[in-house]
Amino acid sequence: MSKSTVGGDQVTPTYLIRGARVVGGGPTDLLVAGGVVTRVGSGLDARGATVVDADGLVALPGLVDLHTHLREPGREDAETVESGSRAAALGGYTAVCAMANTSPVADTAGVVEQVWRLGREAGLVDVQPIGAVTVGLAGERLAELGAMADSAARVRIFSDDGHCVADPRLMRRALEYVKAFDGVIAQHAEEPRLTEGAQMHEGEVSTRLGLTGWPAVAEEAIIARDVLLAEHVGSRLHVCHLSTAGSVEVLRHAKARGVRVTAEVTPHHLLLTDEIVGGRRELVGPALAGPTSGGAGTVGTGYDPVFKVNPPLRTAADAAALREALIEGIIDVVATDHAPHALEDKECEWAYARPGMLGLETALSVLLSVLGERWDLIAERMSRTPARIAGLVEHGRDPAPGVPANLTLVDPAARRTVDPGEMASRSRNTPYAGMTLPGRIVATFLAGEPTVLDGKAVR
Ligand SMILES: NC(=O)N[C@@H](CC(=O)O)C(=O)O
Ligand SMILES: [Zn+2]
Ligand SMILES: [Zn+2]
Repeated sequence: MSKSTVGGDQVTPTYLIRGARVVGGGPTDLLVAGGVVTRVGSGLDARGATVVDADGLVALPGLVDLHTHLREPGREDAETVESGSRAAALGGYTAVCAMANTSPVADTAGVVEQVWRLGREAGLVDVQPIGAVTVGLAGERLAELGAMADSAARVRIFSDDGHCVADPRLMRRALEYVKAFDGVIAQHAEEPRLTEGAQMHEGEVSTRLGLTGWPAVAEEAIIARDVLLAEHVGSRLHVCHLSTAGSVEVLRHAKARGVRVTAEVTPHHLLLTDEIVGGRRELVGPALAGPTSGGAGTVGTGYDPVFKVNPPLRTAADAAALREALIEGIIDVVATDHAPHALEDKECEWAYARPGMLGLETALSVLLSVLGERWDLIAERMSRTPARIAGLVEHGRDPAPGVPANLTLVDPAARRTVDPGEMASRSRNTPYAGMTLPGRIVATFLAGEPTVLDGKAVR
């Protein structure tokens, strides 16, 4: 990150965060200088420091997203590294892992280095590129995994996300290959033969609406296969956007066997269900404070493509199982799968709309509405564990002297009504438009400097 300069000299700004509640403790002051937390304690001397009043706020380690689509290069009309980074900072994130399904695909050292450099230039979050597993995401030949790992971007996570690495032999070779540098394969688990023409979750609602179903077994079959492959070759597997109760059971079994597998769930799969596709804006999370526009339980017109996503929104029973698994630790992390899409790709007939929804600017609020104020759990699932999986050693650490100052300050008492027009993302496809959600990100610090203050992006 660039530092402000005075008279040509590098000056490191000093901040005193006053009265923040740290996870597992009471209100305290945090002194930040030289990019790190230098002191933690009450009544710290503010001399020379810019004071940030954090009375009533909770200080979390900066959030880390293992699954973000930034769309650059190729679809800069939908999102850029910079706009997505700003959305991330506003959502309390200090690091995001950028998925490889760009155009060109991030399947070479050149492209991952480009994304990494753009992230550094934007300077709003640490952007860690994910490399593709196969050339062009075509599922035929392994991409140059070693060259991406050795590049300036130091890629450790590889994924064909958007597509499943369906060929078991390729999947096995990819898992074997990344062992050399402790890499991990992040699988988009979708057996393609079982989801041809699929439009939404296969179940009662799809039958009622007459839409082709995406069965839970298409996800579960791939996860079952992949945990066995990972066990066989002793490699690390990460499962993207887990969405069914059956997947939780497969994962539980694999973890009991000691397989090196981790899994993520998205905020939308925790909160929303397939009923919303039919127009029932029914929220499955604990009752939200305040009415939701559209009103929980009311019936709208349905078929709103903003709710089209891959994997699809599932049943209330699936969402409940996902929430329990997240609390229990069978699911390791929350990842947004922030998937911006341009208006023309979303405001069209359901069948033609692209799947995917925004997530970065609402994730923490959705988690607060799902879990309540369980700050240690939130820090674990949204910061510490994702940082560990991605190998981002400067992130996911609770504030203590000497720790890099990657922090976010949350106002738990605030309520916000989500307005797509106010988002920093270049796209507008949030599924929470008009809903009132708890919590607000007041400030985010990246390497000791604010990227967000008073709830507004600093740059
Ligand atoms: N989640 C989605 O529905 N879409 C993602 C791809 C993906 O995560 O599979 C996208 O890139 O738009
Ligand atoms: Zn995916
Ligand atoms: Zn994705």
